[in-house]
Amino acid sequence: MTRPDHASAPETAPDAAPDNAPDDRMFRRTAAVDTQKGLGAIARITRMCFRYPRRAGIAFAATVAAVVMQLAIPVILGDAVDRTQAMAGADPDVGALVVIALTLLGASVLRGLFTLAQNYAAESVGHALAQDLRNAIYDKVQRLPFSFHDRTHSGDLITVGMLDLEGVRMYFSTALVRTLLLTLLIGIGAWLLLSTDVVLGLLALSFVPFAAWRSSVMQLTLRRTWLILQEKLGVLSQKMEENLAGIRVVRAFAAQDHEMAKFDRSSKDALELSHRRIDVRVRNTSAMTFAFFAAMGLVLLFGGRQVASGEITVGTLATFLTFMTILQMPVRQLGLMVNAYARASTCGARLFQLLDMPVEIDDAPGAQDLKITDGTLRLDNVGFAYHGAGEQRAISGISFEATRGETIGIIGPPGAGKTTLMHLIPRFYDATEGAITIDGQDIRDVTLSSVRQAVAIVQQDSFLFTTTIENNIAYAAPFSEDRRIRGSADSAQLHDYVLGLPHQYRTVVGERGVSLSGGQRQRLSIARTLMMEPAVLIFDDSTAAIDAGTETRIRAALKDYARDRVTLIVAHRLASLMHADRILFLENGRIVERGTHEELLALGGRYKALYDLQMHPEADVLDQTEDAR
Ligand SMILES: Nc1ncnc2c1ncn2[C@@H]1O[C@H](COP(=O)(O)OP(=O)(O)OP(=O)(O)O)[C@@H](O)[C@H]1O
Repeated sequence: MTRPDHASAPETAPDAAPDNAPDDRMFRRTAAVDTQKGLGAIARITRMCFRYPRRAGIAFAATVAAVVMQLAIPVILGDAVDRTQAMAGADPDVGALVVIALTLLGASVLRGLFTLAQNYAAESVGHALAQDLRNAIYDKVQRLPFSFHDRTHSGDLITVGMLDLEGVRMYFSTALVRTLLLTLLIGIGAWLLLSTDVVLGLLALSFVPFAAWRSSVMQLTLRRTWLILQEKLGVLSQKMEENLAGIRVVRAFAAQDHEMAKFDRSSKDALELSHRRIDVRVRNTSAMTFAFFAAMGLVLLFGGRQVASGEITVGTLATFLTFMTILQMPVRQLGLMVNAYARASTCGARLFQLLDMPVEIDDAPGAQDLKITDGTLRLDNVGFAYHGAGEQRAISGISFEATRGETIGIIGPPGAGKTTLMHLIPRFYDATEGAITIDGQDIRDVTLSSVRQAVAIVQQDSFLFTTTIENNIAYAAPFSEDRRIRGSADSAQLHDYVLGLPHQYRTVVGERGVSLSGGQRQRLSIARTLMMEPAVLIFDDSTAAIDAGTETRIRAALKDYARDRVTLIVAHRLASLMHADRILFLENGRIVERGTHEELLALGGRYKALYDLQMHPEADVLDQTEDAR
């Protein structure tokens, strides 16, 4: 048999589909935001900034004061030059020189202090805004339904909460305050210069439009390429993450060279883009510097002639040159301001898209807590279709009732809809047809938190937090006594194992802690759920990695616990649910057989066929071989 040559078949490489597939991600960074949404976002962020009126007011007032001081400097300097010139050939007026020097010093100290106050107040507004938004995002993500998380990359959500938040945080200081600063500086400065000498004023300001244009183009280009670079780096880190997670598969299939080639391609793309960005920055910065010195040369040329002809004084020329020097840096940074608006509009639009998303699964208006009386669970003609699945239902027409103390087994082929059905009971998703009631109360009419307390689920995927075993078990009841935690672990057949660990219940597990086997994780997951006192307890294929002997011991330990509640067991292994009071056989989202183990065997249908296959697999295979002959 020939081994596939990974490197020579890029079109069939596993990454070909994702690279070529249309990107329908909800929070894509390079996706264009429509103008109306962008402007709406800007208006909304601006309004939010004024939730902190005192700090915003200080920032604006300090900006005005700093500009006044900054503009005073060239005027004072020009005056100083003229006075000094007037002293040429005579005794120096030391007192006047000291006054000039102190005035200059005072103006620059005040400018510094006002700038400090402006920066402090503006940053403080940004950080307060960011904190409010960060909490709002976290709260929203906690409340958004499972269907939202099915459609959204968690990496994208983290990006919204980090990068987009940063774009909005910077808005007040980099966009709003800078707009005021530049408007005053250029506006008042231009008026001062033009009112002194129109031609010289125009020459001094001639570099402003060019520098402002290049600076804006440069910043917007840098921003666009930065977004593309982020996407490319995202692909790169995704490839690296996938490779690290699947390192055993890569090695087992000797696919290192193929993976290296893929990584190298993405890495080269990112490098080329970085070079382009350097190019854009260097070219534009040089062009702006050139424009500034060209304008200065012109001012010196014409101004020098005017000084020689006595039209203006040397001090006036000095005022013009100093003003140009002061203006240079803010004008070159004008692009940053334009960029800040662009960034806030896209980042804000994405952020508000998340914050404004409807929380489909929430408390109905005036909802009361669920009241448990008999602990009866009832499903009435329940159906459900996943978001985007159109008419295709994952489950339909499901009806059954279970009373306190009863155990219901649910079995069926992969993809039959077992997990989907289980996820409807704690309202991870809302049924699209029919109703689910607990003690006669529709679970959509009572508070969500009371439903989640009444329905506990041990999920297929036993996620552990990076903390101690004790904290993982007590997740639902953090202030529980040690005795209760150990009792749950004991029922889940985990206690003896934990006692053998170096720090026993204080041993840290999870990604950065002790690695647990699949079965141990599942047992920890069961122990965690047993800390709750639910009316309905669901095991969703949560003993698949546990050996039959241990599972039997868990079941025996849970006998008393199960007496006070409805227990639903989803499993592929018949031995896990043969003992149930009733068994439902699901196929294509419908219940096709139901009854006790004995009744279903007697029926001679799908359950019986599965039983035969699991109990006597060799006989079945031999039968099939015989049939084939
Ligand atoms: N989050 C989801 N979004 C869209 N479709 C889904 C989602 N989860 C499951 N499905 C689809 O719904 C159907 C039922 O899946 P479900 O996981 O409920 O089956 P199952 O019987 O639990 O399977 P298994 O025994 O393999 O766990 C399948 O066709 C599956 O592809």
